[in-house]
This record gives sequence, structure tokens and C-alpha cells, in this order.
Amino acid sequence: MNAISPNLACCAGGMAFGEARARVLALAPGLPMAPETVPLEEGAGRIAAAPVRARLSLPGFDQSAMDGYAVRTAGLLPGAWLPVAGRTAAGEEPVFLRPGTAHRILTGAPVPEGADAVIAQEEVLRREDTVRIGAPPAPGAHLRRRGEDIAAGDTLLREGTLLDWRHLAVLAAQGIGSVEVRRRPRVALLSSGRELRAPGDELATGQIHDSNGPMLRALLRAWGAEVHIRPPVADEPAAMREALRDAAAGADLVLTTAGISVGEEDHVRDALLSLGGELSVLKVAMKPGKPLGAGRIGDAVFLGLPGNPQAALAGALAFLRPLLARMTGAAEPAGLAALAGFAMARKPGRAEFIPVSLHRRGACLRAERAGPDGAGRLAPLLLAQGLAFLPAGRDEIRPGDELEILPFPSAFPGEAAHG
Ligand SMILES: Nc1nc2c(c(=O)[nH]1)N[C@H]1C(S)=C(S)[C@@H](COP(=O)(O)OP(=O)(O)OC[C@H]3O[C@@H](n4cnc5c(N)ncnc54)[C@H](O)[C@@H]3O)O[C@H]1N2
Ligand code: MOO
Repeated sequence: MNAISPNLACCAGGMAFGEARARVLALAPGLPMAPETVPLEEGAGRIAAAPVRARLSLPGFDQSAMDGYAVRTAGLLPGAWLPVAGRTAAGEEPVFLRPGTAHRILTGAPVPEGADAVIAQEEVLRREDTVRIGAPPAPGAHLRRRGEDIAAGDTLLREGTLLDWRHLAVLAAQGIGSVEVRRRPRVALLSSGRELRAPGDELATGQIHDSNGPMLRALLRAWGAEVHIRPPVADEPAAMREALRDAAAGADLVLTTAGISVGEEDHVRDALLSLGGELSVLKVAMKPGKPLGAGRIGDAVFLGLPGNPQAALAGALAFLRPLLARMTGAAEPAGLAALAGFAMARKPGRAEFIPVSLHRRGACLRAERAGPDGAGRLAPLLLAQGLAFLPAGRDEIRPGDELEILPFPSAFPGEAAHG
């Protein structure tokens, strides 16, 4: 069976980037990952599987916003001396205000019944058991009213929200100790190439350390996946077939790097097809990252990234990240807009992804090229905060042109941990 889609549009230059992206996203299952309930403290970085409404009004009772004195404003005269009667601290039950008195109150304490304002202690003169007020406060001064922050029934979270520390704080304040989230996609990650050695292993001439594995593992984690590292595979058809079959068992996504282009040592494609897998994308008109495959193997989605590190990264940002978002029902990841700080002439035809550093200029971001060209280079990534996306039709970039940036996770302030 030839399971390469007949409509692969795999001409010499590769499938148009937009078409390839649409096909990759179409591989995500119709329904997002099943929901599961996790303790609140494990909820950060997960995608809400259901909306959450407030079950408590917050504050839950009228309370003081200051350490000071609760009073009734009606009839209060400037410069009045009031006896201090009673005291309420945070955590204590509310009491009654005795008419004509000031009630000692601490921040967060329930306001005594009958009081309608608090005067901060800095604003009064205290002498023994009396206080002298200055100008009478406006009704409501220094009070936090029941429900003024959150009203019971308010929608706090929508389905698909990427949860972070803010949501944890709000849910905790609601007394909610667990949260329903989408199961993390299980990603089997497989590096291929007989030249690869693990970081820490000795290298013989001709060998290299596997850098795509650790890079993709960290990106996958930042994007909310559960990563299962598979042992590296040598460039042999039988070994590749076995490795892919094992990787697919129980995985939602099989992610490979290298071995996907046209050399006689590139066995990923044949192994996938011989296992009954399908490919709907094989070669994409993008630079770097042209040798890129996507399809299905068994019940899992398959994404085969190229071996060159920057090509693997471009494939990860352009395809893997939105695919994971689609699988978890999260919002489509948004790019950033930046103004080019450089000029560049280019041959139209392929979409291009170039590492850029980002600099604030007033309210705008300016993007500068980070390092020289070369899909095998790693050093430019240390200077970059994202990849600038240049659409296929663009033949030149002039300084000041607006660019779309795919930001690296957490490399740039303002970028969420993932999503
Ligand atoms: N005749 C052609 N040759 C090549 C083409 C082409 O269209 N025609 N495309 C080139 C492009 S573009 C890329 S990208 C590479 C991608 O090929 P593969 O995905 O099959 O990858 P490999 O050939 O196995 O490796 C490429 C390169 O990357 C290094 N590599 C591999 N894995 C890792 C890893 N885990 N960590 C770090 N570096 C890795 C590998 O040693 C090679 O140097 O093909 C071009 N050739
Ligand atoms: O496109 Mo390859 O993807 O140049 O490195």
C-alpha cells in the first residue's frame, strides 16, 4: 500500500508552508485530549478542560483595608473626639459598633455592623481610650465590600485557558483545591543517526552529541507535553521500523529528528510506510526545515523533523507547537510583531525562519539578525529570542518592515511559560 497521500503536492520545492501547516493541524484528533483532575498546585502549565465559575464572593464579607478605626460617618464632625470601644482583628467574628464610638480595627477584619468607613490610624490622634479625627471620612472609605472583587457566579476561567500562577491564586482564593485539565499529550521523542552520542559520552571522529533530543525535550515540556525519550536509532531500516513501532505504542504523537530527507541513510519515511503509517506532508517549501514529514502511525500523529538543529527548531515552532495546542484545545499560539532592524534581499519561493534578537524601542520591538546563516549552527540561538517568519512571497526585507516573530518559550519577557 502506498500510504503517501496522493495529494502530497511534493514537487521539487516542497509543499507551500500554509498548506503544510493546515495539513499538520488537521492531523490532531477531532476532540482534544481527555480531561483529568489534578491538585491545584499541579495545575500551572496545564489547559483548563472546563470553565470554572466563582462559588464564593470575594471579599466574602465587608472588611477593613487599613489598620485604623471603624466609624459611622453620619453626623460626624471635624475634629471630634470619640471613645474607642471594641477591637476586631482579621479572622475574628464581626461585632456591633457602639453608637458614637470609634472601633479599633485591623486590615482584613470584618467591619462592625453599623460602621460605614474606616479612618487610617495615621490620620487620628490617639490619647488613651479616645481618638480625635480630622476631616470626617467619606462613607465607604477604606472599606473592601463583599463581592467587589469577584461575585459568586462570575466566570473565572474559560475552557482552553493555559493555567498559570494567576489562575492558581484565584482558584485557591475560591477554596478550589483541584482543577480539571486536559491530559498532557504523550510524545515519544526519537533521535536518529548513527553519528549521535549522548551528552557526556566520548566522541570518536565523525560522531556528534545529540543536541536535538535535549532541545526538543525541553521545548515539549515547556509546551505542556509528557515526554517519553526513546533510545537513539541507528540508520538502519529494521532498527528504524522497530523503533517507530515501539514509539507509537501508547503515544499521542511520535516526534523524530533526522533521517527524513533523501539520502540512502534516511529511513524514517520508509519505516513509517512499511508499518502502515501515512504521510500527508513530506517536504515543505521552507528554509530551514524543508525535509519535514507529517502523518499518522497507528493511533498516533507522526511529525518527522529534519536533523539540522535550526531546521528542527523551525519545524518545532511552526508545526509542533500549534499541533500541541490543537491537541489540548488551547488557544492558537500568537506571534509577536516586531520591526526589522536589518535589510535582507531574498529569493522568493520558500517561507523562511531566521533567528532574531529582540530589542525594545519605545513601545515597539526591533528585531536584529542573530548570527550568520546556517541551519547547522547553534550559536545564533544563544543570541536570539525567536524566529522571524518571512512569508514565501517576500523578496526583500527593509529596515522598519513589520515582521512576525515566533518567540522562544520564556526567552522573552511577556511570553507565557508555554501555550
Ligand atoms: N541532496 C540533498 N541533501 C540534503 C537535502 C536535500 O534536499 N537534498 N536537504 C538538506 C537539508 S535542508 C537538511 S535539513 C538535511 C536534513 O536531513 P535529515 O532530516 O534527513 O537529517 P540527517 O541528514 O540525518 O542530518 C542532518 C544533519 O543534522 C545532524 N543531526 C542529526 N540529528 C541530530 C541531533 N539529534 N542533534 C544534532 N544534530 C543532529 C546530522 O549529523 C547532520 O549534520 O538534509 C540536507 N541534505
Ligand atoms: O532546511 Mo535544512 O532544513 O536547511 O537545514
